[in-house]
Amino acid sequence: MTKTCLTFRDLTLGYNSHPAIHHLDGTIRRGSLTAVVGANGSGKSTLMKGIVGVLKPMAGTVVRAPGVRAAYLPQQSELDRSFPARVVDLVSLGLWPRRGLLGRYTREDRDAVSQALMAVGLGGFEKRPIDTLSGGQLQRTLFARVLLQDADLILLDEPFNAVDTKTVGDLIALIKRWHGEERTILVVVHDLELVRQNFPETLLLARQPIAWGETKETLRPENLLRARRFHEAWEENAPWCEPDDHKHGGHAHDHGHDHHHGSGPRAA
Ligand SMILES: Nc1ncnc2c1ncn2[C@@H]1O[C@H](COP(=O)(O)OP(=O)(O)OP(=O)(O)O)[C@@H](O)[C@H]1O
Repeated sequence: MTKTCLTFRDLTLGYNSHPAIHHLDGTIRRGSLTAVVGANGSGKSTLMKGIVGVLKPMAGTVVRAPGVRAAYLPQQSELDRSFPARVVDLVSLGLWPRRGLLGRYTREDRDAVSQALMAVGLGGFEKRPIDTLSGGQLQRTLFARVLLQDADLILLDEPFNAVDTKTVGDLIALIKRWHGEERTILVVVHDLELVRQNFPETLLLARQPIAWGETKETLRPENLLRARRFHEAWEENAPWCEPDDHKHGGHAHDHGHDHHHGSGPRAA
């Protein structure tokens, strides 16, 4: 079995012909636990969407190893909470890869949902309408759905936003459990202290990879400073820069090596 879960090759992702993240080269190892960090608008959510396939690359590729099944938890702000659903309905969606959307749920499935809810500290919440949940309870519910999906690759976009310390601790414990099961996990995180304490590897983005590898190395002050400079220098409506970039030659990314090249932002 290949040791690589994901491969990025000169990946550019964006919207309406404007790149939001560009020139990502590198690999994500199977069984790795990686934090994705960067300023607001640095391309973290865009990368998650590109990996899961809801956003098609403008250029380059993102390749999943054969047979890798992904579970994706978008930012809470992207969820429509007004949808009239109960906790059990939301969590059961995690079973659809196995049951199909219209499949009937068995007694076993219902037990699995209850167990997943217990595992996230929401035992007995099955019938609660989702619009009555607190932010932390909703996040726990979504983690229960991920649990049921039993995916090889887990993508979590800002799962710790607006949740209290106890919930953060519980969710981190679940992530560590998944890591122990050798699933591959990428998590968008804003709290760098949380990253330092819990994530072995980090990808630092500022519309392009600034540093990527062991967390301690990646989060060195000089990398954080460079990320800030790159981010501030980015021209929001920059055109797609591939032709210009190719004039400047390759941009292979090696894990653990700082990497950048300044064809997108106005200054570096
Ligand atoms: N649907 C969209 N249409 C057009 N532009 C978008 C869209 N989604 C994101 N963008 C732009 O792409 C850039 C990267 O956004 P993205 O959401 O990936 O950043 P982020 O790092 O996840 O930010 P945050 O920390 O604020 O969530 C931003 O300039 C954003 O305005």
